[in-house]
Amino acid sequence: MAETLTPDICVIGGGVGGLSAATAAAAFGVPTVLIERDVLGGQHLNTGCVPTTALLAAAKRAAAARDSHAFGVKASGVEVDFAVIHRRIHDAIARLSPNGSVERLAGFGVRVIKGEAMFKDRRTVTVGDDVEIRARRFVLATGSRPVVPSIPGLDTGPYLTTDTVFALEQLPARLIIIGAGPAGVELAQGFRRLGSDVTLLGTGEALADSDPEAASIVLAQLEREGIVVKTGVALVHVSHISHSVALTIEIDGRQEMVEGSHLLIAADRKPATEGLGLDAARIKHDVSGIRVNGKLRTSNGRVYAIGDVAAGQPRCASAATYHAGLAVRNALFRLSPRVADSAVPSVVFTEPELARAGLTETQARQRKLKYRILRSPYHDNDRAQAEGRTHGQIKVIVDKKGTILGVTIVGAQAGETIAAWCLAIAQGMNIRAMLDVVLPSPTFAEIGKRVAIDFFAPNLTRPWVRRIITWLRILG
Ligand SMILES: Cc1cc2nc3c(=O)[nH]c(=O)nc-3n(C[C@H](O)[C@H](O)[C@H](O)COP(=O)(O)OP(=O)(O)OC[C@H]3O[C@@H](n4cnc5c(N)ncnc54)[C@H](O)[C@@H]3O)c2cc1C
Ligand SMILES: NC(=O)c1ccc[n+]([C@@H]2O[C@H](COP(=O)([O-])OP(=O)(O)OC[C@H]3O[C@@H](n4cnc5c(N)ncnc54)[C@H](O)[C@@H]3O)[C@@H](O)[C@H]2O)c1
Repeated sequence: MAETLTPDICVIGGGVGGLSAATAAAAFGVPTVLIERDVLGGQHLNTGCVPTTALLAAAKRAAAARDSHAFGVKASGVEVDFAVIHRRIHDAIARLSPNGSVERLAGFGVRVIKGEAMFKDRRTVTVGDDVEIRARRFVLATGSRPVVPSIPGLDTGPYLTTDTVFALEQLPARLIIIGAGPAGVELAQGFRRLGSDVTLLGTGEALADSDPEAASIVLAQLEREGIVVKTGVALVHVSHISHSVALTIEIDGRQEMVEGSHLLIAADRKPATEGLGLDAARIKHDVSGIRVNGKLRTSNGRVYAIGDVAAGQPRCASAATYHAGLAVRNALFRLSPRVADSAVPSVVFTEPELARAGLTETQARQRKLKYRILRSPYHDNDRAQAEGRTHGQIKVIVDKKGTILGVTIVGAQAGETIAAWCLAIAQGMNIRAMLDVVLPSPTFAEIGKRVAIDFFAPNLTRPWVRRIITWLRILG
C-alpha cells in the first residue's frame, strides 16, 4: 500500500450528505478524509434537485407566458429553445460545483481521495491499491441509484433515467415517464410545459407518500395542462421501433399501447451498497439499505450511515444534511442525539407546490393519535385571489390541545410558507402561536392564520366567554 492514513473521521461518498458531514467534522478541527469515486456533489447537484429546479424554472416561465393573456398581457408566439435550457441547467451545476470542490474542501481541512472505497475489515477502508485508511470513525454516505424495472423488451433499445435525462440536448417530442413519485411528477410537468407530449405512468397511486387530498390537487393540474396520467398500471412489454418506443400496459384488466419518442424511468431507487465490503466490516444491510439505529449508528459501532443509503430514512437532500450533523455530533462528542422521525419536511416542486412538515393524516391515524384536522382553501386568501393562484389548501393536524403535529400545504409558494411550520413543529408549538403572530399582508402565509382562527372559533361562543363579556360590560 502506497499510503496509510489515520484520520479521526473518514466519510465515504461526496454527495450532499457526505460533503456536509466532512465539512462539519473538519470545522471542529479533526483530521478528516472524504472518498468519492465520481464527481463531487452527488445527486443533489448533478442529477437531482439542482437540474430539476433549473428545468422547472424555464417551464414556469413558458407556462406563465402562455397564461399571461388572462392577466391582460399578450405574449404571442411563445417559443422554447431547449439548447438554451440545457445550457442553463449545466451552468447552474457549474456555478454551484465550486462550493464542494476539492480545493474548497482542502481549505476547510478535508483531504479528498478520488476512487472507490471498500472495507477490508471492521476499521480499515482501501481505495484501490494506493491508499489504506484506518479511521476512528466512518460515515457512510454512498447514496442511491435508479432502479430499472424488469420489463420484457426494455433492454433492447435506449431509455433514460434521472441520471441521464439532463444530458438531453433536444426536447423529447413524446415522453413516456414510468414512475409517478416526486421525480416523475416534477419532470412530467417540466417537459410538458416546455412542449413535450407527456404520458405519466404509475404502478401504484401517484405521489403515494403525500396527503391524498393534496396529491389530487397536483394531479388535477397536471391533467389540465394536458399530461396523460395513468395509475395502477402493469408494465407488460416494451418495443423499440426505429426512433420510437411502444409500451404495452395493462390497466383494469385491459391491455393498451402507449407510444412515445423517449422513455424515462423514474420508478424507484436502490441504496448504493454494492462493492463496499460491508460484510467484511460486519455492517448489517439489506435491500432497503444499511441498517441504522436511532443515532444512525450501524451494527459496527465505528460506522454511521446517513442519507439515501441509510435504511428506513427519507430519501431527500434535507434528510442527508440533517443526518450529517447528527452523525458528526455522535461520532465526535458521543452526544447521542437521535433522529426525530418527523423532522424532515418534503416539497414536490410542481405548480402548485406540495409541501409537508411533520405528520400526514395517514401517519397520525397509523399511530392511533387523537387528532383534529383544520383546513383552509387558497381561494379564501387575498393574495391567491389577486394573483389568480387559487388552487390549493392548507391542512393542519393538531392534537386536542392544539399542538401542531403536521401540516400539508398544496398551492402557490407552499415550499416557502412551510418553513414557518417546520419551525413550529420542531419547537413543539401550539396553533395559538400562529394566532398571536403578526404576518405581512397580503401573503399566502396568511392561510395559516385562518386555520388557527378556526381552531379557537368554537370557544368564542361558549357560555363562559359570553358571561365574561357580560360582566365586563356591567363594569363599564
Ligand atoms: C430527479 C431528482 C430530483 C430530486 N429533487 C430533490 C429535491 O428537490 N429536494 C430534495 O430534498 N431531494 C431531492 N432529490 C433527492 C436527493 O437528491 C437525494 O436524496 C440526496 O441527494 C441524497 O444525498 P446522499 O448524499 O445521501 O447521496 P448521493 O447524492 O447519492 O451521493 C452519494 C455519493 O457517494 C458516491 N459513492 C457511492 N459509492 C461509493 C464508494 N464505494 N466509494 C466512493 N464514493 C462512493 C457516489 O458517487 C455519490 O457521489 C431528488 C432526486 C432526484 C433523482
Ligand atoms: N422535490 C423533492 O423533494 C424530490 C424530488 C424528486 C425526488 N425526490 C426524492 O428522491 C427519491 C427518488 O424519487 P423518485 O420519484 O424517483 O422515487 P420514489 O420512490 O419516490 O417514486 C417512485 C415511483 O415509482 C413507482 N414504482 C416503483 N417501482 C416501479 C416499477 N417497477 N415500475 C413502475 N413504477 C414503479 C413507485 O410506486 C413510486 O410511485 C425519493 O426518495 C424522492 O422523495 C425528492
